[in-house]
Amino acid sequence: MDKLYVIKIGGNVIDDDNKLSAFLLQFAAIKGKKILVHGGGKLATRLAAELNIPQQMIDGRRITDSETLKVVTMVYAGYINKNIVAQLQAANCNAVGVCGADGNAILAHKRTGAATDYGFVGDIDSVDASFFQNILQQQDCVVLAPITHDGKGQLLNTNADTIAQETAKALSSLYNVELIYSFEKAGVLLDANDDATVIKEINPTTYKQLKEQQVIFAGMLPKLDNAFAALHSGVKKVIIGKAEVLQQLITGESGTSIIHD
Ligand SMILES: Nc1ncnc2c1ncn2[C@@H]1O[C@H](COP(=O)(O)OP(=O)(O)O)[C@@H](O)[C@H]1O
Ligand SMILES: CC(=O)N[C@@H](CCC(=O)OP(=O)(O)O)C(=O)O
Repeated sequence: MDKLYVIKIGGNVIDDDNKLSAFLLQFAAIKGKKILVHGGGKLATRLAAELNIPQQMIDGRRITDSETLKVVTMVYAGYINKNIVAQLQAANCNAVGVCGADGNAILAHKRTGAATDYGFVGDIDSVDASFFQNILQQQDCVVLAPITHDGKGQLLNTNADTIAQETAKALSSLYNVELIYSFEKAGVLLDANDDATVIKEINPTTYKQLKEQQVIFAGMLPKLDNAFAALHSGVKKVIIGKAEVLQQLITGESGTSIIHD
């Protein structure tokens, strides 16, 4: 089986033009097949504020009313996706930008039954692995925005870490998949504010302990839940680390490895 990198880029990196450009140059240089998953929550929040559309996040998920859905679709599947594609083209990486509605790539359903009404937030039902395989046979890479659809004409907003996990999982029947969560910190840290405290490896047992000690909190909790879900469903390698040193995450010199017990 060929190797496939599924790489998620964090919101704080996307929001910094210089960091994004530096990251994309490293990403473009990776040999072989690759999928870049992005969000862009920070820009969506800023634009919504300028448009006087109040925003609310609960457990890291954006409450997505119909006006917010328009904003996130324009920001993620529009500007951010196409800006990344254009920069990759400039770096000689022939990328194709899509969201989950394109080619029926990712089917989801509107989240129901939760105590909170999340609005137009999509929980994923299926990822069409052959859609991605077909593109990757022709092009170097796919850039994937976190907008899905329900097959009945409704767009839905889905967390980008979850999109990366589900896409990595679906493609692991066709490729040896390595999933990398890259963001602004050096990995999962013992002190969330100190890049010198990277935890080299986390397994389900140490994860539970670190959670209890509140060493891991906020956005890192769903990221690690996604990381373990991927590892337990066929993804070969899962790494969390700093976007600025993407090359070192690939070689294993940097970042946190997510491993089995
Ligand atoms: N132990 C930890 N190590 C690193 N980051 C942590 C830790 N615990 C909590 N965090 C927080 O998790 C955040 C990353 O989650 P999130 O903001 O959702 O990621 P992304 O940038 O990919 O969207 C970090 O910015 C940090 O504030
Ligand atoms: C449902 C939901 O919360 N969707 C996310 C999608 C973007 C995302 O995940 O972006 P980051 O990776 O930058 O956080 C949101 O709108 O914020």
